[in-house]
Amino acid sequence: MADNPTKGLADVVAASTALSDIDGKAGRLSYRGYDIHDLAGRTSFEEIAYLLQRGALPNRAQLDAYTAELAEGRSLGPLAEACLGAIAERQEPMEALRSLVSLTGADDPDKNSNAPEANLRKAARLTAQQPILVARYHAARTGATLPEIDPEAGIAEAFLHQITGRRPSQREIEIFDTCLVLHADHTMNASTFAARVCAATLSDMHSAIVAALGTLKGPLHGGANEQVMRTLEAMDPRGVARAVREKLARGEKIMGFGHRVYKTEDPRATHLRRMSQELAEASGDDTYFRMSREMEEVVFAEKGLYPNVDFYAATVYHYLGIPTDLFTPVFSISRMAGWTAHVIEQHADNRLIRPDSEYVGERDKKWLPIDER
Ligand SMILES: CC(=O)SCCNC(=O)CCNC(=O)[C@H](O)C(C)(C)COP(=O)(O)OP(=O)(O)OC[C@H]1O[C@@H](n2cnc3c(N)ncnc32)[C@H](O)[C@@H]1OP(=O)(O)O
Ligand SMILES: O=C([O-])CC(=O)C(=O)O
Repeated sequence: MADNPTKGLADVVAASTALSDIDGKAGRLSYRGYDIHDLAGRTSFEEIAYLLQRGALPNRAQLDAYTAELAEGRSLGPLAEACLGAIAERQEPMEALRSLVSLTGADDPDKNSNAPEANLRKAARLTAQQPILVARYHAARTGATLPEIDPEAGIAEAFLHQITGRRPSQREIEIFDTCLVLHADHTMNASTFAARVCAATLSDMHSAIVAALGTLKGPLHGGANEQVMRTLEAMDPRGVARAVREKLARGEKIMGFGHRVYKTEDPRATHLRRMSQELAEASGDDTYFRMSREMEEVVFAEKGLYPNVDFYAATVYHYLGIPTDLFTPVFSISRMAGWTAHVIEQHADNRLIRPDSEYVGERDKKWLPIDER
């Protein structure tokens, strides 16, 4: 039977959005009309979260007020606090985040409201809490004591400090902040779509984010960044080309390559490649960067595929000292800005999302009583 031409909803317009736009042929991405190349390295993640959730880039006073709101919104609430230790013992990072975000919802002061003002406050709290959840989870499973957050530190600096236990350099903070900016929103990607489907039933923001987290986890989506690092770690640095060709010959996918929308280089990968190279050179051991370059050349020569956002993000996070199994959680810290903005947008102009399906099963079967089957 021929595949349904819309299998995987390829090219189907499932929502209208003013948040981000992609030109897949030209390799362009913009957030609310700003080209990603103009934003990356120039705007902080907090400014981008504000832009997505509140509609415009903030001026200084607006950013100060938003930053204060984020600082106030960091506390997790008694239920998440009570369960954190047990969750860290029993659940993998993305599963733990799914549980913990659900639990923070129980103590959210706006939990019973989808009103626009309540959604804005919840969006800020979820954005502030996500890096704390990742850091607290990591500390709980390793037994580490988290350093106090410097009140002047932004999300990028505070997170790197808490995860690595050392004060990051100014350049490391800038690079990680740029990573957060680059991952913040991406039109109707699978996790954002999941969030919007949930929100469109008029369910609440925390439920939509739990749906998004479960969807980001998979290796065909956000989970690919962890798999890229695992692939690099498992390869002999002198046998990269052969290993890639063997994988392809076995019909395996190479994680971090290919994209549903980009038919050319993902503009985010351009920045991430550059930052990976810079960190690799500064580290004194650029093996993983050189291996990545070789993988890129072989995959392009064999399949004509370009790296996606997850490919060079992996080595950037590695060189920044982030544990490999926290790469996808780091993606969620950034994408929280986009997911919450999409929930706000969905609730503001809602219609239930309910596509059709093509029935391919049997018809007109005769029912038999159980003992005759
Ligand atoms: C943040 C993000 O979500 S970015 C994406 C992260 N995911 C990955 O990196 C996982 C690897 N990549 C992939 O699996 C895919 O490229 C996806 C999921 C990103 C896009 O999927 P789709 O648009 O459905 O493309 P699909 O999987 O149908 O691939 C089309 C063809 O290219 C091949 N292909 C696509 N990606 C890859 C890859 N990474 N390695 C090898 N072959 C690939 C497929 O095997 C298929 O070949 P065929 O037509 O001979 O069967
Ligand atoms: O858009 C997609 O399908 C996947 C992606 O790159 C993202 O979510 O950032």
